Amino acid sequence: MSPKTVFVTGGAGYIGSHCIVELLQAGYNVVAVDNFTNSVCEDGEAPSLKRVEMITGKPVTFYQCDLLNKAKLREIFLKQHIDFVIHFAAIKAVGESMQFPVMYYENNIIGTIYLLEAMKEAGCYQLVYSSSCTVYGNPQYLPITEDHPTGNITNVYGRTKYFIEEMLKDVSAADKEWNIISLRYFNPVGAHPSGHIGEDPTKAFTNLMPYMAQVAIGHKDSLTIFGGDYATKDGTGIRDYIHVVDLASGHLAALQKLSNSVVRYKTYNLGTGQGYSVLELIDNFEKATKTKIPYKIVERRLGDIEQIYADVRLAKEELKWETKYSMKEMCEHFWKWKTMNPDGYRKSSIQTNGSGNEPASVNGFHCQQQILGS
Ligand SMILES: O=c1ccn([C@@H]2O[C@H](COP(=O)(O)OP(=O)(O)O[C@H]3O[C@H](CO)[C@H](O)[C@H](O)[C@H]3O)[C@@H](O)[C@H]2O)c(=O)[nH]1
Repeated sequence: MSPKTVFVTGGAGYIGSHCIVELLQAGYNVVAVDNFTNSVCEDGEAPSLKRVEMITGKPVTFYQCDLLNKAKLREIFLKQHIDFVIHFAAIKAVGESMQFPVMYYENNIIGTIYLLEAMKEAGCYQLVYSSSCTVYGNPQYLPITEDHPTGNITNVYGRTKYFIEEMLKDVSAADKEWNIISLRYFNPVGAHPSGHIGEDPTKAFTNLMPYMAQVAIGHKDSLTIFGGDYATKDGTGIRDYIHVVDLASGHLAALQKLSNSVVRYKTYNLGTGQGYSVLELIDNFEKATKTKIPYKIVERRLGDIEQIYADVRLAKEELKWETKYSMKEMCEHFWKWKTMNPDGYRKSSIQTNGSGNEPASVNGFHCQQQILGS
């Protein structure tokens, strides 16, 4: 059987690039698009994807394309034979979404609509959507199951995820050709164990682990903990942190499920099922990386929930998927990426780690950046 082709939106980003490694290693062909809104672009190419090619020894077909560019998207679908789509592309900063709601609704929702149209036109109906536990709002019970009520959300970014889930449900109800899985991510952290790819947003670092690593490496003086008075074991917020490679493997499990069965529309939590407080994360990070993270506790951050962690039984049972990386590995791998690449993907930042497994040939690899119409 010839290998299946997966179209990955937001492929140059943090989760997208890790997912592409897993896809290539599992034998899929990958066609990726990204508009570089929140990922590094060098000379029109994606350094993250060059590293993906280096890790896997396999090529990625890449287009710089915004999902709002309906004509280009359509052209790609007509040119490539796509079997599955994994849709990561979205803007995701909670604070920014409150300031620029129209930009968030346009980018996330209209972009998804154009994607669905291009898919339908090309006769591709198999979709894995990158959703978030944010759709649950403030949990009514824990651990949270997929049938927990959704929609009671306090920020615009979260509402875009929720509205898209609702839209996908409607689309699949209206036309039985569609086979769609929404994966609700908890808090992705860590990096590829090789240290060659990791998180390198072009927008400000606001998530906990990247910020902590900035402090550990000396780019920031101290960490600010938002709230020490929550009704949790130590007063700080609790989240379900999941290794990004485990998250990526969840997408392969979802593709498998789509290939083997008529799903129509289904949602799954992707987390570990275990909650860690901010102080526990700091403690684990310090131990795993032998660093010190000075911190100060301030007021709660507007819009933050107290605690959330997943019930992951459904994904285990139906997707046959389990996490395999520990909290220690999440911290170690993130730190390896950070110390090997203190300035992320920028060329000047490439460091060696003395392991003999350095990304020395990174700049020798070229994603097949596709120019349409040529
Ligand atoms: O500098 C920081 C950053 C975070 N935190 C705390 O660390 C925890 C995790 O915060 P993150 O910003 O890393 O992640 P969130 O849980 O706020 O947000 C994540 O989960 C959300 C769903 O709950 C959305 O999906 C969002 O996009 C995703 O980043 C929270 O208790 C937060 O208050 C700090 O104390 N200091």
